[in-house]
Amino acid sequence: MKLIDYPDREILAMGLADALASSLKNSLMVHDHASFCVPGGSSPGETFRALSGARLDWERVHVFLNDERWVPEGHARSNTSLLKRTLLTDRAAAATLVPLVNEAETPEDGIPGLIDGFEGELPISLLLLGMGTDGHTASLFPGADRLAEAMAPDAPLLLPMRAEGAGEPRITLSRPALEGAMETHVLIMGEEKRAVLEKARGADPMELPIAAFLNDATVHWAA
Ligand SMILES: O=C1O[C@H](COP(=O)(O)O)[C@@H](O)[C@H](O)[C@H]1O
Repeated sequence: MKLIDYPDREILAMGLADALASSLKNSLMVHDHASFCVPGGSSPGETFRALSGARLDWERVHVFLNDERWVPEGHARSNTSLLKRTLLTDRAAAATLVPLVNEAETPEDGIPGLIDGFEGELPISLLLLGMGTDGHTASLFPGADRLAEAMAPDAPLLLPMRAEGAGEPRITLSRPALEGAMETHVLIMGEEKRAVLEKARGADPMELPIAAFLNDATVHWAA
């Protein structure tokens, strides 16, 4: 794991956006398109805004979320809405969004209608993960109902997930789908998450799921 400490959150957002833009450009030099898998939640907004103005061939970038809360688009907790507001604007409006939610009642009912959209998207070219203070990443929550299934080497690409700390039902990419990414970055902010990160190094991913992704990752942190 490589850890980059930034003096503040604004500089982190700019530095991480630069790193992501360079990685996408490199990927587009050798591939027809780049699959860019991103987190939702409260942390990535500023980075997304900084990245949305990057000069790169966004028409060849396919963007999808690590996970989604099963709420309608426009809901205050919708990761898709966050993405549309903050990343898929400016130059990045030309990117293609691969949906991770639809109008089905539950994630179980919705997955069959979403899975085809992911054809040709693996391996992920560039993965950005977030992390909660409980060590969850994507919607791989400690204690979640289908965590063992999602962490297994033969896990399907997409799974429904329910957990006490998750609020609403979720849909998430599985560990093998995320772990196969060509390049992985993790965005965390605040002292509490820094302490969780230290605890997660070498920890059991069933206890702290972020641990599964740290070995080859670059972690970007600011207080
Ligand atoms: O619920 C979620 O949480 C994590 C972490 O979010 P944050 O608000 O603590 O930054 C996020 O990575 C994930 O995509 C999201 O659905």
